[in-house]
Amino acid sequence: MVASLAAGTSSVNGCDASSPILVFYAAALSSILRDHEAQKQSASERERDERTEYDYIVVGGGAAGSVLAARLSEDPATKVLLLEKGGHEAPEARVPGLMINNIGSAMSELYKAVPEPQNCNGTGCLLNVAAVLGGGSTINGMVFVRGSDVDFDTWANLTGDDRWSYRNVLPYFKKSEDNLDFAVNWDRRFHGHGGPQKVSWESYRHPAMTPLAAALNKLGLPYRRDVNGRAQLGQTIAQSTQVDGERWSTYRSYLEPVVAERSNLRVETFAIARKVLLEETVAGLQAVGVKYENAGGQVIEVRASKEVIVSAGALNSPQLLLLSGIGPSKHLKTLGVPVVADLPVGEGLEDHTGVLGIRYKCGPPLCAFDWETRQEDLRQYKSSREGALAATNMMQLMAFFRSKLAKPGTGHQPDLQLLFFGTTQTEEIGPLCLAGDSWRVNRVIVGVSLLRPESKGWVRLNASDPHGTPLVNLNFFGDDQGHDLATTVEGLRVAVRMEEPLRNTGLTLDTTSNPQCADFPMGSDDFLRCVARTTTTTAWHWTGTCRMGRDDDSSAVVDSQLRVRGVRGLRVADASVMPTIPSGNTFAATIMVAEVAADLIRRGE
Ligand SMILES: Cc1cc2nc3c(=O)[nH]c(=O)nc-3n(C[C@H](O)[C@H](O)[C@H](O)COP(=O)(O)OP(=O)(O)OC[C@H]3O[C@@H](n4cnc5c(N)ncnc54)[C@H](O)[C@@H]3O)c2cc1C
Repeated sequence: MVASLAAGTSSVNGCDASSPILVFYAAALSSILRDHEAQKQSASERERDERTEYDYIVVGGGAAGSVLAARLSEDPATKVLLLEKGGHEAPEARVPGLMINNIGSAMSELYKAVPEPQNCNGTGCLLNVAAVLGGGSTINGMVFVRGSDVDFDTWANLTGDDRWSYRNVLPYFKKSEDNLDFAVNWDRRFHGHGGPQKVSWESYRHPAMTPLAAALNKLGLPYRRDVNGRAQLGQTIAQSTQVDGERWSTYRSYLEPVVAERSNLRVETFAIARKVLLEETVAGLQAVGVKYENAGGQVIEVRASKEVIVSAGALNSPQLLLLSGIGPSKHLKTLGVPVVADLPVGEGLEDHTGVLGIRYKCGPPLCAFDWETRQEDLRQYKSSREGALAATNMMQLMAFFRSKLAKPGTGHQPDLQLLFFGTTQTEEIGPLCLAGDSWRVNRVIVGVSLLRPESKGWVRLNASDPHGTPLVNLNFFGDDQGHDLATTVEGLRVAVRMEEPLRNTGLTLDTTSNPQCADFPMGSDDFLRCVARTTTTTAWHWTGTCRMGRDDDSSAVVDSQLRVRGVRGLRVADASVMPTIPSGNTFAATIMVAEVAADLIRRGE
């Protein structure tokens, strides 16, 4: 949900990444993060070691791909190649308070979804797609929420494979985790300590979080310390994939510590996979390698003696399969791509429909955004990695609850999430261009994320440029019954109801903030529907485009062991295989999927 926020902010200000103030911050922070540059160089050395045949080729070094490359190369006898479209993270990506600046940076690509009248103000949602080692985990909001146990039991039902039940995926969540907060990690039934992925609470709490949390409490959403433990409903301060004020992407957590010392692992950056190489063998169709374009523009073919694993994310994994002739035959034929396997690749896209809903004004002392305060933030972060720059604003605060429309029989699975985003309305603070300095703000947006959407979209090749940005139809609020819009309106109603308990706290409802909806009485159903339709945003939680399922499930692309149906030696392992979207932010579940996949592959299953 954050990128549209950033886009909205900068359009108000006319500020861009070359703003002198942003350049100043970036330079100051880069100088204190020089150690990371040294590590980067040693990683690059590894990249010079070139072969043309490997046991495994992993396409995409994102959240899942970094985990897979690290786990598969643990065996020194196994040769692994990781191909990543982007490069290494920028040093400032590690600074939580600069998270918004990742969006629109060289670490991501901007896609525009197909415009639809019922969402995103009719203009097509903007999607920032990671293109960097660590993928989404390098640029995301770092919120670490696994989802509900009901989600994974549903996966087991849908796939007919109990390995995806909550009971059986929990050990993989724990295996991946290095949970550093004793108040949570003491409970070893739910948490791991010593795994690669660092997780802890941000050290800084934005002052506005205190009245917001009290208001949620008064509205019947009590505090829950650990939403990744026994139960999820309630408000929480979520843990984050950072420690001591620095982000830990999956690349940094899993791969960076080992890449220099493993001669059996090669990480090639700025390498764009164009096609999975397939051959007809006596045993059937077999993936034998990958054709890719390297940083110099050369087209290279590499062979995989065992498997090709596609981990290019839920928008690009389907693109690569489609380019390889694996997909719906009707779609491929219209593009003139020879069909090798007729599968519903790209269908069933799910995301948490986001709405950047109701705004509250936030003045001093809760929200200070003057130049001196910012300078002090910078000094503090440089000296101790603490203070406002050590936090993603107030994004750790959130609430999970069930609406009146929640599906019966789904127990304690939430269908709505409330989130809080700070933003800056700069006409109030003068000509100084402060956009993008997202850790100091004067507005709080109470946003809604629809956790159990009925509407599904799709990803397809763009006929005019199949290798370019794929076509993405999010289909937000596109379900026939209107369930998604009605549920979202329920969430927005809670955001409006917060006005009463927030009175006299320094947070006041900004009645001017949704001018497109000014024809409707503030807070009415018509007003809230209008807010939902005009401030819609992706939550960046794309899943389900290569979903797993039973052998007789015509919507499944991969089986429950993540093997592409009808093609030997080819798996998909990333967020795209999820058969339904988890009821929480999707990164933790993606790591779990990659851990399960690595085990399956290593056991030869
Ligand atoms: C802005 C943003 C904010 C988010 N905030 C949160 C959050 O706070 N908490 C949370 O839980 N989740 C969050 N998410 C979602 C989370 O990051 C994703 O669910 C997760 O990263 C998905 O992992 P993946 O491995 O499927 O894909 P990715 O992490 O996107 O990795 C795919 C990788 O494949 C590479 N690639 C693509 N095509 C090719 C190709 N042809 N050849 C080679 N490489 C290729 C890409 O460069 C990328 O590195 C956010 C995502 C974004 C983008």
